[in-house]
Amino acid sequence: MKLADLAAVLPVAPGLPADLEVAGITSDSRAVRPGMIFVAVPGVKADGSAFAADAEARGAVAVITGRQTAPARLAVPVIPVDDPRLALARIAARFYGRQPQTMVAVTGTSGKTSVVSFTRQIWEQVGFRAASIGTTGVIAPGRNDYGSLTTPDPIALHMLLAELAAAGVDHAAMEASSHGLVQRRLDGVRLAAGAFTNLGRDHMDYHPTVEDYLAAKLRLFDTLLPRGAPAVIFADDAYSAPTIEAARAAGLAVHTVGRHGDFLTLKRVEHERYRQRAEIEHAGVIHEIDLPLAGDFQIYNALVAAGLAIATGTDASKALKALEKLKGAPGRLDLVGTAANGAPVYVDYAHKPEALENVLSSVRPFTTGRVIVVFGCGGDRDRGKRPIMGEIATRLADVTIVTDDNPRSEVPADIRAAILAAAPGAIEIGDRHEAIRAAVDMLKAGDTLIVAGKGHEEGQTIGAETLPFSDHEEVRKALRERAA
Ligand SMILES: CC(=O)N[C@H]1[C@@H](OP(=O)(O)OP(=O)(O)OC[C@H]2O[C@@H](n3ccc(=O)[nH]c3=O)[C@H](O)[C@@H]2O)O[C@H](CO)[C@@H](O)[C@@H]1O[C@H](C)C(=O)N[C@@H](C)C(=O)N[C@H](CCC(=O)O)C(=O)O
Ligand SMILES: Nc1ncnc2c1ncn2[C@@H]1O[C@H](COP(=O)(O)OP(=O)(O)OP(=O)(O)O)[C@@H](O)[C@H]1O
Ligand SMILES: N[C@H](CCC[C@H](N)C(=O)O)C(=O)O
Ligand SMILES: [Mg+2]
Repeated sequence: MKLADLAAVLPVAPGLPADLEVAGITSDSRAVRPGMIFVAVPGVKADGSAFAADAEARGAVAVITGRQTAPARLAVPVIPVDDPRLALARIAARFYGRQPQTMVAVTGTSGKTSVVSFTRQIWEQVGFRAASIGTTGVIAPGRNDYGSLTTPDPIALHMLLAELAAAGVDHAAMEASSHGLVQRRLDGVRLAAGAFTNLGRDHMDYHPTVEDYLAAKLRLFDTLLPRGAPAVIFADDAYSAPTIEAARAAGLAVHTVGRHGDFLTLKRVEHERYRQRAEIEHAGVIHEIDLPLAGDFQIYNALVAAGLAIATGTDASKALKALEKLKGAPGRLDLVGTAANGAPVYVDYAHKPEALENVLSSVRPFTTGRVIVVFGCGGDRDRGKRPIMGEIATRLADVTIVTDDNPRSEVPADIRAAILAAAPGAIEIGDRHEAIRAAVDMLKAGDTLIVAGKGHEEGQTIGAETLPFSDHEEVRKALRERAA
């Protein structure tokens, strides 16, 4: 592609060689190959412009950088822009070109992975070629890649979208994390609709205040979605009102769902242990739906997903009927097995306060014995959530076992101590394998065990090393050993 073709999305200064051939784009100087453009973006640890000379030495043909941070003399053209991350997203979209025709993005503290998975499943059931992109990876016809970031960086993202479009994928649902929104990772995506699930405490290591965190989430509505596009908003959250207000102010078509929703209204719900029956009203018609998933919150996620499908053109009856065949996203209140006495063991990705609160409250009505929880908090992440989660666990569970969850560079015992400080009576077992085994061993008839925090993850990061570790595997092993 020629620089001129990319220039359409950039305020390129006159005098630049428009017919310059561009072989690729990167924001990491270490990945520059001859012929590529290097985009210097500001980071947490460094500013990319510090690596412009390195990029040039490796064969970059042009450098895009912030106006304030433009590097001193380079032989190759330097293109100063106001917002290098925005420029990166726009030129990546331009460079890779194609995207699935109907793209939707989901934001919120909890439920994003579940909603994008459900939306994909609804679309599949009505006959579209659909994909979901997020924390658990990319799922599309013939494709199931394990994920790393919740919202991929623009280059990886647009490469992926072009591949999906080339493979005939016409519908895709993606997660919009607050990091992704702040870092402009989605700014080149042609979005047909957006959705909001809820807002709780998360990433307080990255966002200075809750207002800042909310503002990041709201970028989806006030900046990214085109005027008139549908915004599907869960109506029963404490932050539904400001989200609705922001979406209205941006001229979006607001579609609310939930008990207070007017697009999809939850009239009644009856919970059973592994399923729930719901009455949902849409356009004056009541639909009775049998949702084959546990957890109060899953009906909310299902409503948001159905709302997205309907708002982007799927027939309402078909979309709601499709909810009856949904499978939960891996590691989200995932029933891994039961002890011989019938006590169920769930793996769940609750690693933030509201999620832990929800998951523990969800199983309580079906637990005649004790609710037992095993969890920890990640290292190098928000420290403030540790005592909050300790308090929630001991308030809502009968037995709390505090263990390790990706201590990363921190001292694991210090993380546990911060949780235990607010968790009187909790048991401390650092080794996660031992903790899961101890919990499985104590299961009596009527008990429920929740192993929280890692969900689908396949590793335990200790220091700089990630060792293979799966809560699913550990639970299965412990159940087998107990039965033997
Ligand atoms: C905290 C965070 O979001 N970091 C992102 C950020 O990296 P950074 O600020 O640390 O970058 P930096 O090290 O300061 O470097 C600045 C720039 O210089 C470049 N560089 C650096 C060194 C060098 O020799 N040459 C060079 O060019 C870097 O590639 C980078 O572009 O900018 C990078 C490039 O855009 C991102 O890839 C990176 O995401 C990292 C990988 C990450 O782990 N992010 C997590 C926290 C994240 O985004 N999580 C969310 C939410 C998860 C959830 O809620 O579930 C997600 O969407 O996954
Ligand atoms: N609508 C919801 N309301 C509250 N809690 C939820 C909701 N949906 C899911 N959860 C809880 O949050 C956990 C994570 O769910 P999910 O992966 O769908 O959310 P997410 O927003 O993608 O989270 P992350 O940002 O961590 O990837 C679940 O395992 C469950 O404990
Ligand atoms: N995307 C989140 C996931 C956290 C999951 C939990 N297992 C942990 O390691 O803290 C993060 O990296 O902060
Ligand atoms: Mg997710």
